[in-house]
Amino acid sequence: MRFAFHKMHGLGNDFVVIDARARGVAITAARARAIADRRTGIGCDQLILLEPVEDADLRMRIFNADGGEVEQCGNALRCVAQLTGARRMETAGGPVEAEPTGGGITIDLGTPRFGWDEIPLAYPLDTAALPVGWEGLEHGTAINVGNPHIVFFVPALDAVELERIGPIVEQDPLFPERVNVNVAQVTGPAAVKLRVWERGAGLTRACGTGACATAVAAIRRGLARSPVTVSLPGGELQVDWAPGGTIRMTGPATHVFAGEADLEAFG
Ligand SMILES: N[C@@H](CCC[C@H](N)C(=O)O)C(=O)O
Repeated sequence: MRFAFHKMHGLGNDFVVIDARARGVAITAARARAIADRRTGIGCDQLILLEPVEDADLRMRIFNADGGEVEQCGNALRCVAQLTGARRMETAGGPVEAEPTGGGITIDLGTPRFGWDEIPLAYPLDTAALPVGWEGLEHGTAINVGNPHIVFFVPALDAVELERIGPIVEQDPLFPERVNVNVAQVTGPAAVKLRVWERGAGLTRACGTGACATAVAAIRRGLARSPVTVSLPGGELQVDWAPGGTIRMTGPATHVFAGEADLEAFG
């Protein structure tokens, strides 16, 4: 069976988007991994599968490059909203609203959930901040914005060996479902620099949900005021949030090319 796809990216966080609303495309973990492979597949950080749903314009399913299906992806939401014109999307992480704005596409991710109860843990922790650390990454903030994140604020972001420490935190037995690891430096009253080791994808040029979790953590801890400009290796995102409210993230969405491929080529 042949399937059509779109290659898109949000600040270099890249996606293969398959619109399966009219005709189903069977994606397994093994197939997602094969399609995402940058040498033998099409290549992407996440495979995005669009399916029909009753109460929204579409359902967006997200597969990390390692094949794991996860709940939320901020950059892909902007790409899909731009590609399809969808304004209300359903994900495993909850419903999302989207609208085109001056800065690209704005998505509303709903309200963040704070604390270690909101992240799948191997054993319960009842403290506000994580009582353990990993090689200088300490006092992490746990935030769920549809998917699970840990945010560490550090004085010098470039000094952190995220490629080495990221997988250690992501795969710590404390996190049975693993976790996205955000390391951030506050660079101004409303500015944060961020690098993300993504669960199931590794270092990416940008992570939309990571930017949201980090901005919210910074605002909540009084380290920055809203709207926060989050600078990632791939560019900037704006995140707007006030305590008790929903998170609004604005940034670009880029269509690179469209193509077709044989599903059987991927297992
Ligand atoms: N790139 C994404 C997040 C993708 C999912 C994440 N790796 C997870 O496992 O939760 C974004 O832009 O938010």
